Amino acid sequence: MAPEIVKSGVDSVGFTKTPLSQPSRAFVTFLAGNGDYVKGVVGLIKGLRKVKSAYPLVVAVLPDVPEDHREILVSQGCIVREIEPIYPPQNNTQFAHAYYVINYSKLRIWELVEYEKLIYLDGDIQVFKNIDHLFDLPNGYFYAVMDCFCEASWSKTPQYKIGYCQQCPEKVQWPTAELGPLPSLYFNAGFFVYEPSIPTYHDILKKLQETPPTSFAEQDFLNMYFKDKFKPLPIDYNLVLAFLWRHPEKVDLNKVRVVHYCAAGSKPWRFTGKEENMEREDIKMLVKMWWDVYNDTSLDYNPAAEAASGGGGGGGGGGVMKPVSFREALSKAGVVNYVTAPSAA
Ligand SMILES: O=c1ccn([C@@H]2O[C@H](COP(=O)(O)OP(=O)(O)O)[C@@H](O)[C@H]2O)c(=O)[nH]1
Ligand SMILES: OC[C@H]1O[C@H](O[C@@H]2[C@@H](O)[C@H](O)[C@@H](O)[C@H](O)[C@@H]2O)[C@H](O)[C@@H](O)[C@H]1O
Ligand SMILES: [Mn+2]
Repeated sequence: MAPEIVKSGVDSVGFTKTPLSQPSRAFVTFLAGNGDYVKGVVGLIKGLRKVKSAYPLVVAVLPDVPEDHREILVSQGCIVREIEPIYPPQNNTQFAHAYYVINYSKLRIWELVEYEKLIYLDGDIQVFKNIDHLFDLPNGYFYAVMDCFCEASWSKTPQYKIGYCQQCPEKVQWPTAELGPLPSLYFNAGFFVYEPSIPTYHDILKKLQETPPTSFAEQDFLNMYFKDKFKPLPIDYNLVLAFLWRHPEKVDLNKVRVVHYCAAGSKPWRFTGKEENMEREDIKMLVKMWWDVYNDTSLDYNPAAEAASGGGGGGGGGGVMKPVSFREALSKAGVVNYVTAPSAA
């Protein structure tokens, strides 16, 4: 059965400034190493500011992130929090990319309980339309966007070997006799809406040590862990770039809110245009859009301006805003067929 996806046609969520205190909410990303991903995070905070998000950006940094990179992030209004690395149990797994082993450290974000609700975004993501309304989705679920299995990075997986992708399940019949039951819906772990919790955090750490690592590292683990709570969001909330050539019929770039630069060669800050598909006009346009935000000095953090405007605007915001709730916003937008996706059993 095709997954019922949480419908959203909201172009912008009405805001009314009220003196009421708001549940503490924030965006959070993850930064490791002394390389160039820090540029991704600077682009992200400036993008959130450009779409006038009302919530700050927390950056969970590993100890190997140098002081000068941390200072850049603070100067851009980020909240920098150091986390300790997390390593999976020892075994000779071949990850799809060797560096994926550091991505398990992302799991520390379940410890950020000073916030009631968080949206996690990879550092190679850009937000081009406001997504604050996602914070109003019903609690108790794990919201993310379904991934695609068609890229070569999946070549070690059974689904890739038989040409199966959950985005087009009718294309190849899943061979239950040979491979067992159809796999549960699978999300991309570069973007998700979640609620931090210490009991969940401790249970994640415990279960992680009992789970043999697999190709997609913490993404595979999170899919296993949240299998029964995962509710799919439209791909507008996390456009994995490979969809442009793997599932173009599912992409309407006018509606896309969040772009995930995860295709090989697509990281804007190191873009050469030489890798496969990087010569595409839509890719070059999306990379230019990322650079336009990154280079826009009017989007640099300006504490005085933020204080004068009552906060908001991402990164150091935290202004007192009462967003219209997601359901209200949907009905305001005339989206009547709002259905909650069935839990991905
Ligand atoms: O050297 C690195 C590699 C990864 N990351 C962080 O880990 C996330 C996941 O890695 P990546 O986005 O490269 O994976 P992909 O989505 O491309 O598979 C990145 O977005 C960054 O937030 C990082 O900070 N430094
Ligand atoms: O550590 C595993 C990573 O797995 C995911 O990336 C994949 C996935 O998107 C595949 O579908 C693509 O084919 C591939 O290129 C891309 O790297 C997450 O984006 C990332 O945050 C992280 O969890
Ligand atoms: Mn990514």
